Amino acid sequence: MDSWWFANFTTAWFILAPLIAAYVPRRLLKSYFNHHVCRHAKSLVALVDPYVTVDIFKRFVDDDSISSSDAYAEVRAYLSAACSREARALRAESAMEGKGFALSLQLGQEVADEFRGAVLWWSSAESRDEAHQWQITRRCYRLTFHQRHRRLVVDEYLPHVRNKGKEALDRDRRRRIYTNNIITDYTYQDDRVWNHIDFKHPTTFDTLAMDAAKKQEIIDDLDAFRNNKEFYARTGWPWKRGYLLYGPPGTGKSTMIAAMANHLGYDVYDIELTVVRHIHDLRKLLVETTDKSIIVIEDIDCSLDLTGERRKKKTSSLSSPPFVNYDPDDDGRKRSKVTLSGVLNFIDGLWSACGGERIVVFTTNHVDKLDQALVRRGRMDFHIEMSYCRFDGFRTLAKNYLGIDDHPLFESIGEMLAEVDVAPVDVAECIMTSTRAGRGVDSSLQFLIEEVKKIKAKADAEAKAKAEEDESEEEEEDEEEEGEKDLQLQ
Ligand SMILES: Nc1ncnc2c1ncn2[C@@H]1O[C@H](COP(=O)(O)OP(=O)(O)OP(=O)(O)O)[C@@H](O)[C@H]1O
Ligand SMILES: [Mg+2]
Repeated sequence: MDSWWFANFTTAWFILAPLIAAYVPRRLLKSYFNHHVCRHAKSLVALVDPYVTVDIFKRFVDDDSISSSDAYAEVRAYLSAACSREARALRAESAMEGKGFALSLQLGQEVADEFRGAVLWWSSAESRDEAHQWQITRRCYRLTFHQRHRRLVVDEYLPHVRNKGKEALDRDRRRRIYTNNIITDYTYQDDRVWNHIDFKHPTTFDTLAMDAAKKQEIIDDLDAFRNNKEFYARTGWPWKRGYLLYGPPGTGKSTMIAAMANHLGYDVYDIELTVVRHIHDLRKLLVETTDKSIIVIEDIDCSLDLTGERRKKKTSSLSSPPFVNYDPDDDGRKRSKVTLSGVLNFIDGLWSACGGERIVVFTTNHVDKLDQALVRRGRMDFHIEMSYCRFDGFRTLAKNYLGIDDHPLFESIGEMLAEVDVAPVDVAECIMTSTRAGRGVDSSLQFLIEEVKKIKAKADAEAKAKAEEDESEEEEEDEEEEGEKDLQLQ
């Protein structure tokens, strides 16, 4: 009986198998195979090797760059402490001033970490990056863990690593000032769009000469911005704030930016608009900025109108020395196509919401020339007038340069400065000139009084000349009008 069944079954199978092969679509067979057979094979492999790996690749371009999404840098910062305890071959890079070295793993080295009772291993490796367009081999940090910790790692451990890494980066980072590179048609996807040097500007709000109440208002505003992360998250506003600094030359606009950066501990991105040729280049620049940064466009009125005089003059006291100034017309290349609407998008469009904690600062000497659309509240939230040196400002400068808080001559200098428009840079120059010449405090202040008198005399003479000119113009106009009337009467 058994053999009868066996014979029938084998015969049926021989008849059915070619029919199945012929009529059941290959795709269906393949998916059946993948689904059932491979799954069981994978379970078998998992029994033999139950460990899972995750590779976190290094950014392609710039070893040091810390972009807002640089997971590699965050992992490196996170592992720095563990490295110093365990690994045997380390790499040391200079950390923040006075903080020794930041340690990282040499290639092939491994350290263990523990999280909620689970042990995980980090190693420095090289691997093929399948996601990259050329699938190149890149350095990465490889995390290895038992598959039973998969959920713990994905849901809790990796976010924990990134948060701790971010905190460590913020704590240890050297602050930088960036200026934009020229982006040309030959700039490749991974070329750096920013150049940087360490930011070591000595100015603080204590050394900034301006009206004391106004200064305090600005400090409070900055603090409120920094401490109100929840407010911005709750209301859905991008966590950014715009400041417009305006005033005559030498009144401390660039100096104010340095004081802001030092107060908040932010990086500075100084955008030279005259070398930005297209609006998409501006977007690229913004995408490459980090959180906790001040994005600066100086002399905005002249930057948009590329024929402005100050384009030639532009040597920002914050960033000029290390970078070559590029004049788009020098070599006959195309002019910038950056428009007002482009800059407006840049400030408050989609792109400005691509990160958090950014301050945008525009400076100008001619606030009246600016388009109202550019400076309306919401774009430029806080308008700050940097004006001529009055008594408060003078006292700060006297403290900075002469180390004095009070002096019998202060009163008369205060009265003079209330009447004469002298830029802080001129007051600072006067005091520095006399201290360099070895004069004492008394004679330095006396020298300043003489200089202010000269400035006043010059200003008076100019005002008088202008009044006379206006008067004679009026007289000419009157005479012309009378002449025309006479002609009409004849
Ligand atoms: N308010 C100020 N407090 C302290 N120092 C100042 C102040 N204003 C000017 N100075 C001094 O004068 C120098 C030039 O000032 P700064 O470059 O900040 O002026 P600015 O307003 O940016 O001028 P510009 O409109 O020409 O760019 C500074 O390096 C600083 O030493
Ligand atoms: Mg300036």
